[in-house]
Amino acid sequence: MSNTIVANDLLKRYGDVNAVDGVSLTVEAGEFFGILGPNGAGKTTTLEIIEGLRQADGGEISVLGHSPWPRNPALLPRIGVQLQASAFFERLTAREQLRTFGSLYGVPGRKADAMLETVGLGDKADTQVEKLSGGQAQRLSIACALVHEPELVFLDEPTAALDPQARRNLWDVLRAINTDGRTIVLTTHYMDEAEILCDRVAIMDRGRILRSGAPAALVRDLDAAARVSVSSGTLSVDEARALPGADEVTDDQILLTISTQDAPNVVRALAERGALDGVQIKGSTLEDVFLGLTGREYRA
Ligand SMILES: Nc1ncnc2c1ncn2[C@@H]1O[C@H](COP(=O)(O)OP(=O)(O)OP(=O)(O)O)[C@@H](O)[C@H]1O
Repeated sequence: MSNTIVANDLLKRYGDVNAVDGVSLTVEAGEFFGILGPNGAGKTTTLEIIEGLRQADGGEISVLGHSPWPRNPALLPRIGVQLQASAFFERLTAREQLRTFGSLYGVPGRKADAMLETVGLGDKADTQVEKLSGGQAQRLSIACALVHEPELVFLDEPTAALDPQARRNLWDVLRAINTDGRTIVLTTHYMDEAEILCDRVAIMDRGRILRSGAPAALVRDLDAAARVSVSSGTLSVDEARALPGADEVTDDQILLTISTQDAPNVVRALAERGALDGVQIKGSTLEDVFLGLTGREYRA
């Protein structure tokens, strides 16, 4: 596989803030790559540097074999950019909006209309952009980033502020675009989104990439505890602590939760005591990886 993006030691400072503080990453052709981190981590600034919208204070960056800065017209037809705040032409319908965007790249109208179908907005073609819901507007802005069929797509928090159903619908659209052979780079502060969509993620915090890799590999490397919960009152905290394989035990009056490196053993012991009421087993997630890396709970 060839590298679509290679970034080396990127730096960006705003006054006292090291917004991007030595970021290095590579993205391969066809990958779905996520930059994941809490608000203010530096995700947008990193993305803007890669897109060629912002000049880095230091470091090297190559996108599709070119330098994106100073603004590189050769790159523009090959990349699609969806920004956090999308601006539409006023009072155009969804179809007119997308056709207008497409025409900037010489895309025929019928191709633009087909893209409207791809993002699930076929039935909103004649609706003015001001009258679209948040999720529909988000999908239209993604369609605008895709209409010229770029090989590399950047999406900055594409599902922020969407309800759970709209997020899932958009995930389906993004997966289809990636399966189509396009490279996608997405920023998100949703751990579950990164875990579900991305081939690889870079976990970012305070301007730095703490770890990158496939979500499952990051979780596996953490070697973190699983959590086995039963309904509170099923057994006492002391009884739970005495179970083979139990590490820490907490009881919040709703659930009694046992952390363990050996969930099967704990569940077996609970079963032998007939104490499986309301049992739930949770493995570790990227949230645990973040906690392990920073010592802080993840707060999006
Ligand atoms: N134009 C700017 N001028 C000054 N400071 C900025 C500017 N843009 C970003 N920052 C600061 O740089 C840091 C990183 O911001 P950035 O927007 O890249 O983070 P982010 O991870 O994308 O956050 P969010 O998820 O909230 O969008 C923050 O502390 C932010 O306040």
